[in-house]
Amino acid sequence: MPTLCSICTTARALVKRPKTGQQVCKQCFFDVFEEEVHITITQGAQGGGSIFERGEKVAIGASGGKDSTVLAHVLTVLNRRYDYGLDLYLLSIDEGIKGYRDDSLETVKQNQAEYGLPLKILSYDELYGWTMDKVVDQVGKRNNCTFCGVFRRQALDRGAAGLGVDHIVTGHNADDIAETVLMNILRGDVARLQRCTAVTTQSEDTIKRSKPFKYAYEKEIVMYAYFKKLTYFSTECIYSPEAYRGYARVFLKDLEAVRPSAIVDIIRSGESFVLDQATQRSMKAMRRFRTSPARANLQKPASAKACALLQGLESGLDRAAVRTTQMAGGEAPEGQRSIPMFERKLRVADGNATEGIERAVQRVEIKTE
Ligand SMILES: Nc1ncnc2c1ncn2[C@@H]1O[C@H](COP(=O)(O)OP(=O)(O)OP(=O)(O)O)[C@@H](O)[C@H]1O
Repeated sequence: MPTLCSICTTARALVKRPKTGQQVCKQCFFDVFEEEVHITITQGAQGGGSIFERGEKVAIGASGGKDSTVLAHVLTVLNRRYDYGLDLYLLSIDEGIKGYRDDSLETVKQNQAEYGLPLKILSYDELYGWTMDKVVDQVGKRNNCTFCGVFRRQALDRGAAGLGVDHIVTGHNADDIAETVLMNILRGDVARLQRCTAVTTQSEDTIKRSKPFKYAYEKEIVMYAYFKKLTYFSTECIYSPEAYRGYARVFLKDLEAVRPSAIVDIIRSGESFVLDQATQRSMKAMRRFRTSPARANLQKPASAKACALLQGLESGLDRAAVRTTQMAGGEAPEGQRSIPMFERKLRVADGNATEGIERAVQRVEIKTE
């Protein structure tokens, strides 16, 4: 006697949901997965409303990977089914990584045709004059994610502005968010927990960003893509040595194996984390200090981080300098990772080369959301 779907109780159960352990049929799996994303969208704004406004232009950060491919598919379905009234676009950033991003962008082009969504591709090369291949040649593999992350943030904003878009959505899933919560706790960055678990975030100088897959498990996203036969690119970035996240990921996967609810439980913990009043007061004081006229030059908007890193690259940032900046990380104000010190290390060939870097790293705060 076949096991029946625990939702419709008529069709044969073919899938065990990784998130809940429920045995369900394929159709009910699709329905429940999409419905949960719909709930995140319609209740995810701060205060409880929808993250979208009717008529909004929304760019889907499309990397060609499973998460953003499933996101493009599900948003297209939900936009139609629930008449969100969104104008959807695909926005891809070409980081300039041969043998990786060029291949995944081919997948995005296929998605463009399949979903009938306009696609804009913007490259680091055209924006910054640097590809990640060149950056890695210069700074080595170890720190390259920092450059890539800062550049991508800014590139997505630029691309979105070029499209006249009000809102960017990304495929960050529940596993990504739980990992980030763990990493922030392990670093003592508790001030970040609420922000990193918010569905929607916006700072003064950036376009609104949302994560409709906040509660979608990675395993379910892969299952959804598999059963829907979606086209996606599944290779890991050839330069991604994000060791710290790697440990958090392995730990999370171990926890998930023992107790599947661990992922969502960790997210809930991050959401419920409330700073006590003394900490809030010191954060406020820090904010005032950070925006005082004397500090104004150091408090440039997010785009300045990309500029500062570029300045470093243009000045000939080498591996040794990068290592030094990494080791020099001091106390992080307001829960932010920062690089307040830089031990000067002049290059033999060019006595001025590191000055730009020195200024740059003093100014850069690397948000590790
Ligand atoms: N090159 C890019 N262009 C546009 N959006 C991107 C790009 N890289 C990442 N993103 C966005 O950021 C999200 C998280 O990126 P991350 O690098 O963690 O990849 P991922 O978890 O493997 O996701 P995906 O499976 O979509 O590649 C992606 O789902 C996507 O929405």
